[in-house]
Amino acid sequence: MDSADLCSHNQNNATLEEKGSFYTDAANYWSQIPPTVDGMLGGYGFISRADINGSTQFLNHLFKLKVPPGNGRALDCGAGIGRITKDFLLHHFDKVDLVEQNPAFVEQARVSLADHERMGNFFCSGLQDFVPEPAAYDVIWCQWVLSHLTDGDLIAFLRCCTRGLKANGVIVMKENATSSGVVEVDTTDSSATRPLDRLLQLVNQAGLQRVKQRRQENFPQGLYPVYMIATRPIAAEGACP
Ligand SMILES: C[S@@+](CC[C@H](N)C(=O)[O-])C[C@H]1O[C@@H](n2cnc3c(N)ncnc32)[C@H](O)[C@@H]1O
Repeated sequence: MDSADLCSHNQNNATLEEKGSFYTDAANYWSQIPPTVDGMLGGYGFISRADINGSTQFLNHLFKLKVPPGNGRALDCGAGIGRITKDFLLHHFDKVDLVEQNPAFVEQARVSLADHERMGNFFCSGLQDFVPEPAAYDVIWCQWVLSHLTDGDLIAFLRCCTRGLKANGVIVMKENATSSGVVEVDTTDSSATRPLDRLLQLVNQAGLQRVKQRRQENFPQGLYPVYMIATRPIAAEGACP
């Protein structure tokens, strides 16, 4: 499904032009944003602590699963300046890689994470073009970025992530969800926020199943509800180009 299909769910019946413009518009938007925590969080930098606390609680639940993921290596997807890597993932994993499409954010992440021995690779790539190293990761963490992928590219990316998991690994999505029941398009940053059931449908189409879900607490009113969803492959197979 391409971005035009994805956007046909839009409340306002607006359509994005073509898939190419969906990604270049987002890249252009993010290229104007300062490489700061406030920039990453749309002016809501003050929620970062509550966000990290919620993620920490969620990860601790995952480590208590009957079959928990390991704590060897994690991948931070759509990492921005490395806020999550620095304040969260590096506290729990032996090695962390990150992937981010904006070169200026990757550069800022390199600078701010320069002293961290456990920091691994800094990949500069759109997730729609990125293929994680096979069987490499215990946890693949995707936060506030999947609304920038078309449905088709999201499914393909999740399939590639499945191949990137070690045994017992999990893919975690921490994303906004609409309350309206429909996809809501933001033409300013070229994103499309999905309702939770739509995201879960796509997860399922990617061959994944939900193993744990929590709603983020202690965020200010007026923001989209935010859900943390941990998923695992239903079966070992998954086509990845
Ligand atoms: C809202 S910020 C979140 C950054 C980080 N996940 C955090 O929570 O601090 C969204 C990030 O996604 C990146 N992004 C947007 N489209 C992307 C794409 N197609 N592939 C990879 N990253 C993308 C942006 O450059 C930006 O750094």
